[in-house]
Amino acid sequence: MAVYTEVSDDDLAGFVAGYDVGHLTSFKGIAEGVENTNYLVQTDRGRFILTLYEKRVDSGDLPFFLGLLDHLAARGIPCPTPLRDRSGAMLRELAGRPAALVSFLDGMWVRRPGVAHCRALGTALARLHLAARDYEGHRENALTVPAWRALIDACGDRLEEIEPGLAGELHGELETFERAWPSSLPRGIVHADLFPDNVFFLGEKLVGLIDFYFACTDCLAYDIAICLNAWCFEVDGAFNVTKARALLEAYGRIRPLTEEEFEALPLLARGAAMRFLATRAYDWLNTPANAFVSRKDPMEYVRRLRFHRGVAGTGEYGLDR
Ligand SMILES: Nc1ncnc2c1ncn2[C@@H]1O[C@H](COP(=O)(O)OP(=O)(O)O)[C@@H](O)[C@H]1O
Ligand SMILES: N[C@@H](CCOP(=O)(O)O)C(=O)O
Repeated sequence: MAVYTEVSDDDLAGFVAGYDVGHLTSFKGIAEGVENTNYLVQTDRGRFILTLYEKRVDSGDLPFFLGLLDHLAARGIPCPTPLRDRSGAMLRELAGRPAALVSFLDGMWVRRPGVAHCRALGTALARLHLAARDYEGHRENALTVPAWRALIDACGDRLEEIEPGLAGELHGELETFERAWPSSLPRGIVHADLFPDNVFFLGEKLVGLIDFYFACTDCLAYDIAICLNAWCFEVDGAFNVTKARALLEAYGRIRPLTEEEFEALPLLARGAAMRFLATRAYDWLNTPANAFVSRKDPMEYVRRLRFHRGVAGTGEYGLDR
């Protein structure tokens, strides 16, 4: 669960009174999520989400994130809208933490996404990329190749506890990324963590995108690669080419990929696997067994990385050019 910071009834009522949202009637901590503390806040005028930003979020980045949500919501992207308090501020403080109140989104995340969900995701991702084009904020990706190396180095030989031979394999991978990571692909704002638990559906209709707290400026196709990994592998580890094709075709109808982006997909997907296995491996080795946050399996992403290393060409993602 993820309620790191407890808030008293009085403090919360005082905080909510700073907004024009009606009177607080109830609130409760939300168990899901790993990074921040979230409360569901009910007033006599509706539901809202209160987020208290925890230590892994750099407070200097919060204006970028909240400004991005504000920008995207104004352009029809189904993301949370940050509320402004009576003084016009989106970012405030509560219980000693930076805090924001955002709109509540209906819908549920899908445990086993199907082809139609992947298609809807592709459309939404492309719309998100286009809608963010005129956002003036900029944030470097803090979790790209040098950060992967730092995380893997910090794991050191303990990677062998995850799987014998893993340390050597991952150092070889890092050398590949340091040599060949693409630098000239179209760039823009990427979500960078658009996993199924961050996308809400009502049936097959995509109704919400949340958790923009890794968003940054990077290659747009890297965001697609993250989604291929998170949405198009089955529980048994098999790559589902039908889901990949649906995602890529839907994306391409809104923002056609360049030839260079298309050709770079295997390496981008391999790197995207490296990015998530690096944070997962670090957390796996450094989260106490009795911590109340559940650790995510790094091997799931080691297997995805191996898949992408082995693909013969982009045809294996379901699209031939
Ligand atoms: N705007 C929102 N509308 C509805 N539910 C939300 C919203 N934001 C967050 N949630 C709920 O809170 C949970 C955790 O949010 P998330 O942003 O993923 O947290 P974390 O950044 O800690 O991983 C989500 O799974 C969802 O249940
Ligand atoms: N999606 C990441 C972990 C980040 O979790 P989130 O709840 O903030 O989306 C992973 O699967 O490793």
